[in-house]
Amino acid sequence: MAYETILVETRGKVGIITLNRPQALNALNTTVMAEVVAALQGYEANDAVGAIVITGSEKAFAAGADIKEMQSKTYAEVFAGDLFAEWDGLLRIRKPVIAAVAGYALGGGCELAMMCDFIIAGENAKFGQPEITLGVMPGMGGSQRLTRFVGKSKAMDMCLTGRMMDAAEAERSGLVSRVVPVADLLSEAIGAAEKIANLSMPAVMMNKEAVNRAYETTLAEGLRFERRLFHSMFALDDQKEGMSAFVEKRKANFTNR
Ligand SMILES: CC(C)(O)CC(=O)SCCNC(=O)CCNC(=O)[C@H](O)C(C)(C)COP(=O)(O)OP(=O)(O)OC[C@H]1O[C@@H](n2cnc3c(N)ncnc32)[C@H](O)[C@@H]1OP(=O)(O)O
Repeated sequence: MAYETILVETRGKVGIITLNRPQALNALNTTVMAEVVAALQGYEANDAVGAIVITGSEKAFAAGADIKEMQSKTYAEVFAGDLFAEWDGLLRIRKPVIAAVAGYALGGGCELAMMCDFIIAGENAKFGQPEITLGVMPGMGGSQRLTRFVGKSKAMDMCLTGRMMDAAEAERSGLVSRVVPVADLLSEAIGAAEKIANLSMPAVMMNKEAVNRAYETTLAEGLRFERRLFHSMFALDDQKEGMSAFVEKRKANFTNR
């Protein structure tokens, strides 16, 4: 499939989606949204791919939703068209998705990164929800996800002042899982994705589902869900293989069954 605003390549078992609108700092317009979701769905359906990386350029992961595209829209249009609902397609991807963020991840860019399963940041990354400076507020999940990641105080600070958080603060605050030199960002993210892609895919998906459930339910329900998923893993060949490989001091050969 030919894409206009993203580059898509597969390295081994890793799918890589690169946002590619350099002239607009990868601002997320309708085409980007449709293409990223379509590329993710393609990887989801491709048994040869076990994990996906979404990245941008050294200057910008994405500087937000496309302000020029949104500027003249009416309330009736954004409401009837359910503006940004298409991004929910990302949340239905069951394979792990890693955001590799260098440069600006602002507004929708920060929100897109937070929709991924985890974020690896380059040392120059800058995260922010500056929508308040445009007279609006986050609309792709920022007020909810950022608050869960960094807590109320920092989320309020960022949403109300529009200030940016650098990579070191983002790591301290729990927004990103690791910070690496910009030159190593993509290889670090691909390395993490490769590691995951070589594990048992059903076990990977169940781990992802269980961690995500922690954001949607009570502790008691989440613990019950985890226990039941854990029990169900004993129906997998991969559980037998993983544990046998440990006992026999050899590398596991998972078959995703
Ligand atoms: C999804 C929601 C609902 O949550 C809403 C949003 O995401 S709203 C958008 C939030 N993001 C922002 O407000 C950031 C806007 N951009 C900037 O503040 C600056 O561009 C910058 C600080 C990221 C970088 O500044 P600088 O290096 O000086 O580059 P610029 O000359 O400003 O930008 C280069 C080029 O890109 C265009 N651009 C940048 N961001 C966007 C955007 N979000 N939408 C559309 N276009 C964007 C900018 O206009 C420049 O293009 P030209 O005008 O020169 O053609």
